[in-house]
Amino acid sequence: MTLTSSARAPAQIAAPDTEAALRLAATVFEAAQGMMVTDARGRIMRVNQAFVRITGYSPEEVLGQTPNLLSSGRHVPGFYASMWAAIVRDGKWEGEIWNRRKNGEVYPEHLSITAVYDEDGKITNYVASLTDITLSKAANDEIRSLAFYDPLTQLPNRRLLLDRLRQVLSASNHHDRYCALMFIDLDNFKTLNDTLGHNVGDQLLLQVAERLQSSLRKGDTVARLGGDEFVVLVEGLSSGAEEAAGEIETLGAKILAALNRPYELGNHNCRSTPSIGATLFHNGQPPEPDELLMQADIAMYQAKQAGRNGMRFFDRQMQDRISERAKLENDLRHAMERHQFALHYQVQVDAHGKAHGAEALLRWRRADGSWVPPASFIPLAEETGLILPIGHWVLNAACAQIKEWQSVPGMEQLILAINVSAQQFRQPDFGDVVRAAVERHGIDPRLLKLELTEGVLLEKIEETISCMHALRAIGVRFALDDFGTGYSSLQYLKRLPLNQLKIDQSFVRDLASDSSDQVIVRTIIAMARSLQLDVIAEGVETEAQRVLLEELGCRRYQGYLYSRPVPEPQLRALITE
Ligand SMILES: Nc1nc2c(ncn2[C@@H]2O[C@H](COP(=O)(O)O[C@H]3[C@@H](O)[C@H](n4cnc5c(=O)[nH]c(N)nc54)O[C@@H]3COP(=O)(O)O)[C@@H](O)[C@H]2O)c(=O)[nH]1
Repeated sequence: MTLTSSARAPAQIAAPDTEAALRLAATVFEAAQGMMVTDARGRIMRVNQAFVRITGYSPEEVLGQTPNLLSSGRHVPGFYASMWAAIVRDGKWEGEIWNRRKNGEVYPEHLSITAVYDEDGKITNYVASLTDITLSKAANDEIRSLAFYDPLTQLPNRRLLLDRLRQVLSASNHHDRYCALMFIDLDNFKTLNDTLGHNVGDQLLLQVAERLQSSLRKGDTVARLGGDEFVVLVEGLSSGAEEAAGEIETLGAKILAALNRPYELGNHNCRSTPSIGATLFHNGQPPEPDELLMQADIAMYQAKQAGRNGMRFFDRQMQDRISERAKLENDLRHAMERHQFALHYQVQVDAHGKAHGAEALLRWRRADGSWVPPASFIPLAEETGLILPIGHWVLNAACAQIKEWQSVPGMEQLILAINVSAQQFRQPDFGDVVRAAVERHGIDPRLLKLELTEGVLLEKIEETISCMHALRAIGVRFALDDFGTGYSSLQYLKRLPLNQLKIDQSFVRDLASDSSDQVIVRTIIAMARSLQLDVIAEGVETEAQRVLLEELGCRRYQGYLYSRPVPEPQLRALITE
């Protein structure tokens, strides 16, 4: 702003020495900004048209007055004192200020005040230039609102929440007090949204936001991360972990009760429940905001797993388990292409101790050489769907092995059993996949036995039976694994084209000492007989168990008594030597 830029030199407006300079000053004075010149005592001497436009006052109304008549009353008491202190000290001040127009409207303006000095360095005037920033401020506010607030609920969004969390974490006061982050997710929100429409969904979110706000104290923050996810930041809890946890339990119960109340959403009366995860932390302490959010999220997930409509606290062991699982899953995804899977074989023998078959058991050797037990990765493979490609690999590797044994004397008739997970079996093309594998490897299907668990029978029983029949028709055998631990109904068992029942090892383990296990095993064997099925006992570790099993009528055995699962060369040596 040219008129006010050179504060210490006597300004041209105060002492123009030529007519041209006067014209120039007058032109510049009628600039787009409002201009106001006062004397050294602050009395207004001159204003321009822009000033009149902005403030609504005519020159006659303000000349001789002080700029106080523009005061909005919005600023704290020390504001004007420090502004004048800066002018006296530096000869100028610049900043944003709230002023009041003649019509009473308070508006924001950018103000620049410069002192004008005479040759002796005495202040003769003050020149102020003012710009109405109502519009740019509104635009700024709009941008700020979009950047930091959720447009639907007007609650702070993730960015603002993380910002506040960062402030809390770096705060040096109240070190001893706990804070908490609560992650709140609405159960079944998606269903409500999909069935009643997004408008109804939005109304629910608005009411949830209101109920959350009214459940909290004034200083607490409630934010919406998006969708049906809300986060509450609570500060100033007790300094003891247990007391703080108790306070959050109470708050959690209050939130649960508030959000469980019925909702009136237009014409609909609805119910909605939340799952809440909470994590406690001290301010002035790591971890990072993102990590805290993740902890609360993990705890919320646990609340969902535990049946929803409840609250769970985060604990570190849980996080370690989750991180370990994530690593395992990642490694498992690459295990096949890295050729880390292998089949080990456990022999199955008849009453004379002669090998009549083997079970192929999957083994995973990680890059560091460690073996991962199937009990650790098969459930994960099932959860992630990886069991499908893995199961496919097992089927093909087993068929290839059967083919290879056709040229090994003593092993040609060996029946090889593989485990088939329920998910794998339920694939609509499972029958075709097995048939294709058998054909590709050119093996006798009667040498392949598929071990199914009772879980396969829980769903789509008609499809299961027809798929089994189709495979039985070409000679493939079936065994029902872990028999006795599931819920097989005798009615279904009668309809399944099974070859064999496999007595679960849990009944074999204590057979000698547990009379109820003896009753169970006797019953399974009787049932198998009545269904004309073969029976094999797994987990046979001692001769005493074998003898008892024989007395109870079982003629086929598998277990450490004969061999542990071993790589193929060892099985070959066991059978052929
Ligand atoms: N879907 C698939 N599941 C598979 C596959 N390979 C294995 N599995 C399943 O993983 C579970 C654990 O298997 P594993 O650690 O290999 O344990 C087997 C035997 O080693 C063990 N066993 C055998 N004899 C004894 C014994 O005398 N004592 C004793 N304590 N354990 C013994 O039992 C497991 C055999 O289980 P089963 O299949 O029920 O016959 C297990 O559930 C496997 O099914 C795969 O390729 N696909």
